[in-house]
Parts: sequence; C-alpha cells; structure tokens
Amino acid sequence: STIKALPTYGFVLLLDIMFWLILFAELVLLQFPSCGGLPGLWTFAVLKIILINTWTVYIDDKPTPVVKRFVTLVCLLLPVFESVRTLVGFSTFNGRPVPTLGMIALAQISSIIACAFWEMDLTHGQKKKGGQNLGSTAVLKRVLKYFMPDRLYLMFAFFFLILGVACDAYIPLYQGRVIDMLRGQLYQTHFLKNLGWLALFSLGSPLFAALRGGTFMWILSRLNQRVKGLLYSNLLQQEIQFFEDNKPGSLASRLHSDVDKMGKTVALNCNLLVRSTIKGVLMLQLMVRLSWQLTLLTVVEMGLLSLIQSQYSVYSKEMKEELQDCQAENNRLATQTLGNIRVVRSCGAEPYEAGVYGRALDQMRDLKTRMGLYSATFLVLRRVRRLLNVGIKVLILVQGRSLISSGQITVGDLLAFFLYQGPLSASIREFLYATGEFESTAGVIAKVLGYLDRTPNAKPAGRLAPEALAGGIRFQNVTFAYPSTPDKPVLKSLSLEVRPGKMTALVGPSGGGKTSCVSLLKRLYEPQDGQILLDGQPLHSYQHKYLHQKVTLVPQNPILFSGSLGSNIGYGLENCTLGMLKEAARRASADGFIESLEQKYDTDMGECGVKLGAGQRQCVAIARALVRTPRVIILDEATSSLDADVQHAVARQLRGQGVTLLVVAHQLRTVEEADHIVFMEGGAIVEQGTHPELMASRGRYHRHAMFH
Ligand SMILES: Nc1ncnc2c1ncn2[C@@H]1O[C@H](COP(=O)(O)OP(=O)(O)OP(=O)(O)O)[C@@H](O)[C@H]1O
Repeated sequence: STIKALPTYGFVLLLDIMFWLILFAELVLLQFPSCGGLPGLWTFAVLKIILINTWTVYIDDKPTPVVKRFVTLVCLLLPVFESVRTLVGFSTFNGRPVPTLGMIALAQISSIIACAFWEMDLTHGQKKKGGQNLGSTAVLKRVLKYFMPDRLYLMFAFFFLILGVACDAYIPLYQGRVIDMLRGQLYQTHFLKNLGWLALFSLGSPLFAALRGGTFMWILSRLNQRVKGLLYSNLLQQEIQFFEDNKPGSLASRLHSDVDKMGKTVALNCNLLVRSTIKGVLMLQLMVRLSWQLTLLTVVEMGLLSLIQSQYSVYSKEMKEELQDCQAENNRLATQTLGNIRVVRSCGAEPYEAGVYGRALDQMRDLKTRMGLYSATFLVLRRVRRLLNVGIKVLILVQGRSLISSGQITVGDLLAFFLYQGPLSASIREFLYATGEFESTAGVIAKVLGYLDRTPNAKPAGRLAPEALAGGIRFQNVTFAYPSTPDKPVLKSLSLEVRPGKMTALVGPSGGGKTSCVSLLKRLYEPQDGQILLDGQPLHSYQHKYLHQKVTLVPQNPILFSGSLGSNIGYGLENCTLGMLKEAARRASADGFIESLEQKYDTDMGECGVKLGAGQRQCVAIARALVRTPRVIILDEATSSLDADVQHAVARQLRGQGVTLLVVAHQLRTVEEADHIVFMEGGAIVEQGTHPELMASRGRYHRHAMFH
C-alpha cells in the first residue's frame, strides 16, 4: 500500500512547493514585506491543508489516513515549529518575510521521515492471539492509552523535556559567540549578555533534565501500578482452562517483569524519540543557519554512519539470540544424554547420540562463521567510514575557511558547528536505538495487551440471588469435553437429579466423570451441550458470589493459604466474625484441635499449614464450606482422611442441617446411608437407586462393592 501511495505523497509535496512558490511570487508582486507573521503562517497552513486534501482525491480515490496525516504534517510542521520558537523567545521569524527555503525543505524532509517511520510500521507485525496482526504502531497507540490518566503530568514532563533540549541545543551556539567575543570579533557590549545566556542554558540543561527524568519516573511508577492492577483483576476473571494453558510462572512473569518492561520501553523510548527528534531538528536548523553547505556535508556523513551502525546492530542482535538458542539446545542435548546414560547404553544408542550432537555442533560452527563474516565486513565498513569522516571533516574545514574569509561566518560559528556534530550524531543514534528497542519489545508488549484485552471464554454470571434456596439440582442432557481434549467427551448426554435436602452419592470407577460433574456444578467449566439447573434456573443466571456461597465444595486435597487459620476458614468472606468461625469449626469437628493450638484461630498457616495432618486440613476445609451457610455442599472425597468416628459425626451434622449433600466417594461404606446413589462409568449413568436396591439388583454397583 505504501508503494501504491507513492504518487500521492509526491503529489502532496509538489502541491506544497507550488503553494510556497505562489506565496513568494505574491509577496514579491504585491511588494508585501512579510506574510503576516505567525497568524499569516497559520492561515496559510490551514488553507493548504484544505486545498491539498481536496485535490489529492483527484490522484487517489480513497487517500489512506496516513496520507491525510502526511498532508497535515507537511503543512503544520513549520507554523508549529515557528510558534514554539517564538514561545521560547528565539524566533527570528518575525523579522523575515517568509521562512527560508532551507526551512521549507527541512519541514518536508522531516515529514517524509516521520511518515515513513509511521507507515512502514518498522515492524514485521506481531501476531496477536487469534491470528490478529498487531503492529508496533498499534501497540504504541494502545499503551499510550494507559498513560492517559496521567496526561497532565505527561504534559509537564514533555514541557521540561522541550526546555531541556532547547537549552542543550543553544549551548554550542553561545559557546561559539563567546569565543568570537574573546577574539574581539563582535561588539564587547554583547559579551556579558551572551555569557549570561550561556550560563542560563548551561544551568537550565541539567535542571530541566532532572525535572523531566523525575516526572517520567513518577508517571512510570503510576502506570505500572495501574496496568498491574488491571491485568491482575482481568487474569482472575479468566476461565479455568486459561490457567491450564498458561502456567502460573509465565503469568507471574507477564504480570511483573513484562509490565515493567512495557512501561519502561514505551516511556523511555518515547522520551528518547521526542528528545532526539526535537534536539536533532533544532540543532540541524541552527547548523543550517550557520552554514547550509557544511550541514549538508555533515548530514551525508552521519546518515551513512547511522545506516551502517543500525544494520550491524540488527544483525548482531539477531545472531546473538540465535547463538544463545543454539548453545542452550546443545547444552540440553548433552545433559539429556549424559544424564540418561543407562538408557543410552542399554539401547546401544551411543553412535546415534554422537551423531545428533555432531549435527548440533555443525550448526553452531556455521553460525559462528556467519557472525565472523559479518563482524569482518562491519570492521571494513567502519574503516571506510573513518576515512569518509576525515575526508568530510577536511571538506568542512576547507568550506569553512572560504566562508570565514568571505565573511559569511565567524571562527566561533565554525567552532559551534563542530560542537554540534557530536550531539547531532548522538541524537540520530538515540533515535535509531529507540525505534529498534521499541520494535524488539513490541512482541512482549503485545502479549501483555493480549492478556489485558482477553475476555473470559465463559458465559457471564447473571443477577439471580434469591433469599430462599431449596438446593435442588438437575443435570439435563449434559455433554462435556475438557477444552484441551474437545474430541473426547467425558460426560455424554448425562441427566441427573439431586433432590433438595437429601444426600446423593456419585460412585464409580476412576475416570468415570464424577469430578467433572462437580467442576461443572461449580462453574469451573461450561458444558458444550445441555444445561444444569439449580432450583429450576440455569447456573449461569445466578450471581457469581451468591452461587459460590450457596453451593460449596470441599475437595479431597484442600489448599490452605498463608495467613491465620481464621482467615483461611473465612476466606473470601467480608464481615466474618469470630463467633461464625467458631460455630463453623464446631460443626466441622475442627474445634477440638483448633482450641489445642497455642494461638487458636490466629495461628499462622504459613508456618503451621504444613504441620496440620490431612484429616485436620479436611476439617478446616469443611468449616470453610459451612461458614458460608450453604444450601448445597459437595464433598469430593472430602472425608477420606478422617477416621471413621469423625466421618460419621461430620456426616450426621451435615445431614441434620437440611442442606443438599452431593458426595463423591470411592469407598462405598461412606455412601451406604445416602438417599440416592448414582453409579457412573465412562461419562454416563449406569445404575441408580438406594444401597439396598442396588445391592439387590446385583449389577455394576454390586460388583464394585465387592472390591471396595
Ligand atoms: N483437566 C482435564 N483436562 C482433560 N481431561 C481431563 C481433565 N480432568 C479430567 N480429565 C479426564 O476426564 C475423564 C473423567 O475424569 P474425572 O476426574 O471426572 O473422573 P472421576 O470419576 O472423578 O475419577 P477419579 O475418581 O479418579 O477422580 C478422565 O478420563 C480424565 O482423564
């Protein structure tokens, strides 16, 4: 699209030149002394935008937004530049009829460079999850959105940045002037004034740099806090499968190091980009004022240098990464083989392993040869560049000498010119570094943005939260496969009724689908077909918090968090009193051992969690479920570690509450008393009834009971 739009860009530049020529001609013909200062320049720019935008339609039916941006940039760059200069008090524009030809050319070249960077996107596009392409410009725009709440502070930061850069840019100019005065070339009356400016700029430069740096750091810390908070709460909303696909370690690294990297890259590189661009343009303009011929020579030399340097940096970075990967792979190969030497030996695979390692070494050798070739070529180019540099310096001196002798510039001007060369090349390097650096981290940033934007792959929770809940559950033709194995349904058109206030048991061999039913009931996954009803309403129509408070799960291996034992029982509940904790612990038969602990409910689980036995942990988990005053309690092998007496005491307690009990068990002894027993195998219900009924029918349940 860029190539296709080239004639349009050319047309825009031609129109711009044509308008300037018309302006020059009119001023000469009508004998106007100026174009009307800044207001005139702005009016002229706005007129140009309207006319050029209207006329580009003749050459391009549908000009892209980039073309429109280009038109705006070409037209507005000069008035903006002159306005800023007038604001900081350095404009000489008011004294001139119109900007010089050099300035107009500079504005056009800057616009071309800026648009080229923007449109080329400088990226190869980063693949977003779902195959969507997210280029680095889009990434940058997205990240800038997160800076928006701090836009006022950002304005301050950029204000300090511009002031600092302006000070930096004017220091060499005044150094040259002061030197001229020392040589008596300029009027001595100006000496103190120029010295004052020099001192002011020299003081302003570090002061504004410090203010700019401090403000940026502060904005950055606020951005990190904001993005991490948003990312963390969005991660917590994701469906369970997401956490199976993305390991906690990688998510934590996204949350911490990648968000830090994102903020740092964008803030520091925007800072560098703006600083180097403004500084570069300001210095170029001052250099053009000193001598456009010398500037042209310098720009040619620096362009070549930057091109060579940036190409080499890109290649060397890519190859270093390739080398690191190659080394890691070789390391892995050697460790794997040497670590499993018994298997290698017993399979007689030594020659095979030696061959594999040999091929990996060949790859490494080829890579190192390529690296050597590149660095040798770069060395030659650097020598050539050094020669070029000396040649151009000699040309500048020769040209400078003739300009001095013709009185066009002073010795101070020539000195100032040389003083500008170093900072200008540093600005170009900074600019290239910033764009390269941003490009290399665009992938990391795109990933963070992908997580920030991710919407959970589950039905959103509803608003139902009835005061009274009977606790009846019905599975209606539920078909379910785990998202990681979509072709392998673990529940096949399952229909099941769990009566309110009764005890229902799910039994059957391992892998039959019992835990999957429980997971669906807790909405950890969504069924692909059919629905699950709670008191006649689909599960997803209940409020998220309400559902998990009324339907509680006690897993076989409960997880206790660090913190006090009390906070573990009341986990996730606001306004949970000690009385409520004690009552829940009593009903879960956990009060006995808790009271024996030195700090009772304040005992720190970080230290003590590991000391609790499996049975005690299960009691804490049952208390955690009971403190929520649930209407449905799911016990997934939840009392397997309790001794028989405690098991019966807990079961009696729970049955006496009138709550619905859904018990998953391997040991049939624990479910003999259940009101209803469902035998599951291969994701379907094979048999159901009471214990005596099922035993009498002598089917699968009976056979299973014989072995358990
Ligand atoms: N997260 C998962 N991803 C993919 N498949 C799973 C997942 N969890 C369980 N499965 C599979 O689903 C099937 C049913 O497992 P489920 O845990 O529901 O059976 P179960 O009857 O509870 O067995 P157990 O008594 O051993 O816990 C099994 O084949 C299992 O391999």
